[in-house]
Amino acid sequence: MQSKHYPQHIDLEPVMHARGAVRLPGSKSISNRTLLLAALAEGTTVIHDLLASDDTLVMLGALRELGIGWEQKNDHTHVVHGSGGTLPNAKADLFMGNAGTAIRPLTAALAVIGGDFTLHGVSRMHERPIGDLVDALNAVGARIEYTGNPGYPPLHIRPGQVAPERMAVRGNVSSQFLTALLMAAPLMAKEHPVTIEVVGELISKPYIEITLNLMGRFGVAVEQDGWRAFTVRPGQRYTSPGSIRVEGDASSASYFLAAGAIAGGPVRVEGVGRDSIQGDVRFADALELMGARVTRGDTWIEASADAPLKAIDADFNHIPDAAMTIAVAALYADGTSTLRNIASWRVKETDRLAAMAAELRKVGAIVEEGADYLRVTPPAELTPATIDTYDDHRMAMCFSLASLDGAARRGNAMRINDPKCVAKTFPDYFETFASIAKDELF
Ligand SMILES: O=C(O)C1=C[C@@H](OP(=O)(O)O)[C@@H](O)[C@H](O)C1
Ligand SMILES: C=C(OP(=O)(O)O)C(=O)O
Repeated sequence: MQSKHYPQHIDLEPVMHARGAVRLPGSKSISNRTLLLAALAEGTTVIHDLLASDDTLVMLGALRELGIGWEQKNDHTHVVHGSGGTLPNAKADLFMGNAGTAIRPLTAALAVIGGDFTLHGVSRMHERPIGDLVDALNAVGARIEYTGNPGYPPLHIRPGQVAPERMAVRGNVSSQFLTALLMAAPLMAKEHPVTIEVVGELISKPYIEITLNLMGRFGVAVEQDGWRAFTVRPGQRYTSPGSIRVEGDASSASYFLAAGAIAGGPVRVEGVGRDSIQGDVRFADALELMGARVTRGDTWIEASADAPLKAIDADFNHIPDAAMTIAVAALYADGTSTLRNIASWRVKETDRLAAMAAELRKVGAIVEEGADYLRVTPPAELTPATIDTYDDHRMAMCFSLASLDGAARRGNAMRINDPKCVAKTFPDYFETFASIAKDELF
């Protein structure tokens, strides 16, 4: 989907130092939620600093197919004309790429609004589970069918009758299923309240907080009974807040903060700060546990270090995306690190547990890959290697950090294959990384 030109591989020369400041691209999670809420709202919403990447192009393209009007005013401003909870087009064929934040919320909204819709994506999207969401919706009157393998996209949605008082969804495979139902809940709660119950464990909880925060900004309050049940009272409609600014992406911030912690710093990210609504800002807490120095302002975070990082043993269920960055930062720690409770890695852009283990071994780490954990023991010196990226933007971005071992490998580049996958969330990643990777000490 990306139009920028990318080479087949990028050779990252080993560097001694990381230093500088980076303005972050917009948050993927906030961008795609904001686009859908703006489309469902009454009124026009001006969105500042929307992420420009494959995942947001997928959502924008789908809204266009559904007849929602939007324009891009300039590089930083989009305007979405909300349709007040209806859809101009009752029939559409929607390409979802590999954007979980598009297909899951759209599936719920379209099943509730009703119409004749097909949703499909790239081949990996057709291996990413959606069965728990489809089951939850079909149990209350939606008509969603699998046109490929049961439990996975592609999907065909037909008009149904969805007005439940209670519904139940499992939360142990992806939190995006609950997010999807929450965002669709005001469309269901026309006459009576709707309560969504979570069955079993709920993973990735901070993403639910992003959902609730944004629903609130669009005028819908959700009553929360811990993490077990969520109720939306009737008579609430999404209304445009007028304008909204998208924070910088806290998951994208993790690569630069880790660079500052690994290779001296300071590296500052601009666009997220201490009051961010994104759970991934807590990545900086993990870096602090590893011994990095972190400072936080209202709209920025900075990381540096004057000693080698310490190994970490922690539960990373709350920050599954940024935890990948910890796995690579562990290459620079003083002992064995253990990342726990990350089973969801297996059903994302690739099987990230297997991919991460394979590529960390290439640079010389000893890696134990558990069903839901990863244990990483770094080598004394990294081996220059050709890193495969599995069409996973985060594999490409994380492994750029393996070029920061300049002292040990002077002259030997780290090769990153197929760098175009970064277009999913950060098309200019490698140019931005180059701006903080310095080949000198001071
Ligand atoms: O809701 C969201 O914006 C997201 C939720 C997380 O997925 P899971 O809930 O599947 O872990 C995360 O990995 C993904 O990148 C974005
Ligand atoms: C898991 C991810 O994406 P998605 O929103 O497609 O689930 C990710 O960006 O790491």
